[in-house]
Amino acid sequence: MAEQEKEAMLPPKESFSEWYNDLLQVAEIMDVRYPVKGSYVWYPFGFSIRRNVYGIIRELLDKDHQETMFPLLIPENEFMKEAEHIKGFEDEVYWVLNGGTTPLDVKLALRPTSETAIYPMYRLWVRSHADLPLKLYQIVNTFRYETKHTRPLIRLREITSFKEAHTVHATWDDAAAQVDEAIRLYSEFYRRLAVPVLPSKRPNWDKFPGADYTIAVDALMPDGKTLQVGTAHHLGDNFAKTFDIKYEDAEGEQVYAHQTCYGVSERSIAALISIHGDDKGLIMPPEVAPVQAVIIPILFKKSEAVLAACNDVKEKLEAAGIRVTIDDSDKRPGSKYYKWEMKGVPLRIEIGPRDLEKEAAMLARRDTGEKEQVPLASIVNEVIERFAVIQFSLLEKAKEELGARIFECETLDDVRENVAKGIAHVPWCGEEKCGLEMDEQVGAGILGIPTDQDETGTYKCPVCGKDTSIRVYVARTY
Ligand SMILES: Nc1ncnc2c1ncn2[C@@H]1O[C@H](COS(=O)(=O)NC(=O)[C@@H](N)CS)[C@@H](O)[C@H]1O
Ligand SMILES: [Zn+2]
Repeated sequence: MAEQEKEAMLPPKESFSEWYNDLLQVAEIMDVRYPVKGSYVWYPFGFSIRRNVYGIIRELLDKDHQETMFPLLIPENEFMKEAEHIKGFEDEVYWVLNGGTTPLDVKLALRPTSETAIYPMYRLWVRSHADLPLKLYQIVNTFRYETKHTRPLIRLREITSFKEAHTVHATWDDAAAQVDEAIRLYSEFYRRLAVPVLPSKRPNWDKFPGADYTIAVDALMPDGKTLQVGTAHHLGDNFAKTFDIKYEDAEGEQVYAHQTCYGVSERSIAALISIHGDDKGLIMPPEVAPVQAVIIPILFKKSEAVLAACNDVKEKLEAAGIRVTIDDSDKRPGSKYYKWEMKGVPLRIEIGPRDLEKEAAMLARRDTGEKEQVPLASIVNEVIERFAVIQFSLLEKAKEELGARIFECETLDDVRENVAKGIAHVPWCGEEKCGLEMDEQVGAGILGIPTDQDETGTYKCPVCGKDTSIRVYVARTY
């Protein structure tokens, strides 16, 4: 028996925090040992997940946005222009004060987000209504001196995968329509990751600094806390007035533009890892899996026939555009299964002498563990069909879990009891004092008003008792 491979045991998923931290290391997603707090290193395997995930967001955005890149460094005079924006970021922004041994005459901010880098250029680019709508995005690193507990992929000081879109429109309504389009696009992006999200309008005290309003999409993590995995902001003409972004309308008048911005980060990857994984490790949705299928040769005698069959299957799958590998290492089968299950490979293909006799292969699904023998002759279609089945069942399972952890609540006691498990859906009169009082009393905040809210019912605010037709999501959050 080969010496027992030292296999790092993963804690059970219900010890979610330890499971999550260990999994990032064991599955080689991120190395958290980098000597700057809140900065982490992508392992190549993790980086290939990022490449596949961001390939989807690019595919969706490129339909009617253009990708570009703005400088990282923002001069203090530009950064300090929009009062609310500064107030919201002044505790988080990193400053560069020297170039070599030379003190800089103008301090430079490391972009926490890029409004104040981009909008001075938009002022030069936007001249006429014919230039609108302008829809650009960039995928860059941004820097926020987060004082809350930093966590890889979830709360970073260097956000390595910050996709920020910044759009310019002729009217407030056009910008409002773009915010809705951004949320639709994010919902589709997360559907492709098999991650169900809840869109809701953030309460005023929680909107983006300098915005008229914010709509966010939240995912529910296994520990019952929600993670804000995307936000879209209506900026009104606030930034246009601050940065003098005007266009000449059809009547030759100079008009301030209206803007939006919307962003996602590597939290998208944190959500897909957390929601789909199990005690054995990652479960990757086939569309973003770095390795979609792993072929395990079961080698006894006649091994050259088995290896030849494995290579033939690999070539056929690769020809169909599938990301496939053969594990022909001299490890024993059990430790091969362990390794590739840990990496969340959606399908395992076992081929041994007995399979060859039947000109078949054994397919094992990572998500359900189900095994099925299929003819080698139709292996490509069998594999592709199973990818679609796995993708669908991962999303359905996640939707069920989410639905089962949204609780209809009428009183603060109901909310207090249920936010320990998930999301409370509870009446709110809309007054800030009641919202903040609720947060105080139940240890969980108002996420927002669901965008699909039908404000037809009559309920009682659990704090002040006033009649209201609004119900909001309340949850503990990351
Ligand atoms: N410290 C952080 N680490 C990881 N992701 C973060 C962090 N801070 C924010 N995010 C993610 O980035 C998204 C956009 O950030 S934001 O502040 O809400 N919005 C903006 O910065 C706007 N300029 C739109 S890009 C958030 O919805 C959240 O998913
Ligand atoms: Zn109230």
